[in-house]
Amino acid sequence: MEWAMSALLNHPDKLEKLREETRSNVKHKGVIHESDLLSLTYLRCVINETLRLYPSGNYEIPENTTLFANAWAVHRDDELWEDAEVFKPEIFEGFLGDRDGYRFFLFGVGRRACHGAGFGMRTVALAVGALVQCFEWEKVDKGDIDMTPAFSMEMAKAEPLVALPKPWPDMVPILSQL
Ligand code: HEM
Repeated sequence: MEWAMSALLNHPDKLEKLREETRSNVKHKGVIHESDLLSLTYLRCVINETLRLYPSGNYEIPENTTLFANAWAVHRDDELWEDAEVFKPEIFEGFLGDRDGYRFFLFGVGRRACHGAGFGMRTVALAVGALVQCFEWEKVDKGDIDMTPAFSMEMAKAEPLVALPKPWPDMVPILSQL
C-alpha cells in the first residue's frame, strides 16, 4: 500500500487516471467495496505494477546459485506451530495440507515439487507402520535417543539409531511365513 501510494504520488498522471476511474465506475455513494473491484481494472493494474516493481523480499542472488527453501526453519517456527520443537503427531489431526498456508512442505511445492511424494509417503508409512505393528521396541541405553541431525541435504541422524526389537507374540506366526 505504501509502495503504491508513493509510486502514484511520483506519477500524478497515473494518480489522476485512477481517480477518474473510481469516479466514473463507483456509482453508489460511499467508499468503494469489494463488489466495485471488478469494474476497477486500472486499479488492479496499479496494484500489479506496484507488486511487480516492489515485491516482498529483495535479494541479490549470484548467477547459477542453487537455492533451497529452509523447511527445517519453517517447520520449527514458533509463529507457525504450537510447541514447534515438540514431537506431537496430534497437531496433524485436521491438517489442511497446502490450504494450511504452506507451512509444511517436506516435498517442496509448485512445479518442481517431488514427483515421488505419494510413493515416498506410502513407502515410509508402510515401513514404520510394519515395524511398530510387528515388534515391541526397547532402547538399549537409558535416557533419550540423541536426535541431533547431521546437517546436510539428506538430514541423516548424527548418531545412527540402535534399538532392540522383539517380535510381538501374535505376530510371530505371520513373520515366520515371510
Ligand atoms: C519421503 C520420501 C521423499 C522426500 C521427503 C522427498 C523430498 C523431495 C524434495 C524436498 C524435493 C525438492 C522439491 C523442490 O525442489 O522444491 C524432491 C524432488 C524430487 N523427488 Fe523426492 N522425495 C521423496 C521421495 C521420492 C521418490 C520415492 C521419488 C521417485 C520415485 C522422488 C522423486 C523426486 C524427483 C524426480 C524430484 C525432482 C523434481 C523436479 O525437480 O522437478 N522423490 N523430493
